[in-house]
Amino acid sequence: MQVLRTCRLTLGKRMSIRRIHLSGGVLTLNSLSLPYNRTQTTKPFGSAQASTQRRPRSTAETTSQAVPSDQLGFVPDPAPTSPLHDIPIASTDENKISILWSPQNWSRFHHIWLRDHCRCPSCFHPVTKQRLVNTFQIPRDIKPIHVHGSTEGLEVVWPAPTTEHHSSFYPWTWLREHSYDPPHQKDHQVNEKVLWGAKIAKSPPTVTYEEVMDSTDTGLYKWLSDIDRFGICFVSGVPSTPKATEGLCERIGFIRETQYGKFWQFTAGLAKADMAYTTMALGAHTDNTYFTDPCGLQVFHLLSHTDGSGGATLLVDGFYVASLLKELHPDLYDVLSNVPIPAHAAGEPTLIYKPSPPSGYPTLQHDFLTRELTQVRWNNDDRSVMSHLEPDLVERWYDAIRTWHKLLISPDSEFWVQLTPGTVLTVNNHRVLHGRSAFDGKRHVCGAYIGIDEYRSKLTVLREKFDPRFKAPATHETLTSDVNQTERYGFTSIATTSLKVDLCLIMDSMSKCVAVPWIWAILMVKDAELTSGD
Ligand SMILES: C[N+](C)(C)CCCC[C@H](N)C(=O)O
Ligand SMILES: O=C(O)CCC(=O)C(=O)O
Repeated sequence: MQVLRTCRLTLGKRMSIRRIHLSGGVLTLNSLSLPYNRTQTTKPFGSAQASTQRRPRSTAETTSQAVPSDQLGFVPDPAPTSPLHDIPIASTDENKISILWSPQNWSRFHHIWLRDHCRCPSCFHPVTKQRLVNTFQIPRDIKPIHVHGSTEGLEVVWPAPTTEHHSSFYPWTWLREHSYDPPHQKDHQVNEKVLWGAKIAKSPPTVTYEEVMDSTDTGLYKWLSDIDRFGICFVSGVPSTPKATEGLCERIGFIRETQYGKFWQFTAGLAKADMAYTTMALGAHTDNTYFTDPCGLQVFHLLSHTDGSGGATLLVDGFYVASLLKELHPDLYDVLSNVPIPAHAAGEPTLIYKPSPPSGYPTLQHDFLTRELTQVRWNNDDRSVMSHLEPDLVERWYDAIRTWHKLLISPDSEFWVQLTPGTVLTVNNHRVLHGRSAFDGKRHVCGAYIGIDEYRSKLTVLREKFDPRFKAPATHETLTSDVNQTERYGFTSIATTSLKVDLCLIMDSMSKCVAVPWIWAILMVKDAELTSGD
């Protein structure tokens, strides 16, 4: 059995370890005598009181000679007043590596998960960012032969039966970001959503065309961040031409072509068989409910409106209204979150659009894991026949949509704005519903759809460029090239004020421990007494 343990114990003065018990290559620390200022130390990390987090079971706890938990474990720095600034402690057991971020903060990663997620250039293509490692050739019970924490991250060396050992390197930031046990708690909300009602009319989010078109991309980032935060954003000062509007759209990404064309212009007259191409009022809705993947952003630019009036634009924050429904009628919120709604676009004789699956999607869609609301899908005009409803659910479903509709048309929810030439409106079609009042005269609007993925991709790239909190993790190369190899493999300095014990033991079965030249174990502990394994 190969066990390797790297851990850092910060021991106070005059502290000594009476016995280090190596059994079958398993290192357990027990009977720690702590004459050092016990009151200052928090309970030994192993004890239940010390940690609210599920503590990883060390090998000792999983082996037959389990050691009483109050004697086992890592004694954290005396009453740490702030998160550990030191290198996190890594320890490995049968099938996981545990990382101690701070006395109450662990992450655990399965060996097979870590090997599969190696980001070295031979496992993860440095240009295409695609996996090269053959996931299915990784032994299910793979175990590391070396685990070492450096200032930048965790180094793991894996056995490779046919070639020399394989070294993987995981930046601490990467491990923290991708912790799944426990799931990573983002210490910064990505761009808090600001839910709004009619009052947003006082100061709707707006950027200028000049800002957005500036090659530094700072204005583009502001525009996309505002869309992410509010679900809408206006761009002022845009030349009132289709060409300028199309150029603006393409600052985000490629335009999504649909049955309405690529960059579209529309007026009344049914050029396309859809009510948008009429003078009729349109209630608050999201577009493309008949698509499996409704467009992400919708861009509108009123180029002109002559010989007539009306045609005001309606905007409603679907996330805001959903929060009201959830608060006031949680049962009806659940109905809208679970009942799929079929939809169609079938005006054109040669087209019949329906989503896949044909039963459609619920009005309110959520992240499968976090249960966070992620999309509102609502267009009662484009809704198909509800032929899949459970009979005893029919009336509750109508109760749900009637209540939803009532909240949508509440004056508190509706933001009405008269678009004018030169001001472009961008709407997140997965969150904000739009509509318009009836109009007469000649009304000429242009715009485009942009896919949600194109929008989110551009936002992510800009966020990593401009927001240090979202800096792309250093790649394997930058870290391996920058990091002093000896520091990676050497020991961190030993503080003079307290005895720091850096235990980095590469253990094979005891019989072979000394046989393998590169296996070494350095204990810098006063009065340490090693007893051979059983
Ligand atoms: C935007 N543009 C005018 C091109 C098309 C409008 C189509 C609207 C359609 N009823 C839907 O809800 O998706
Ligand atoms: O004409 C408008 O202002 C909006 C039309 C509309 O709702 C749409 O195109 O989806």
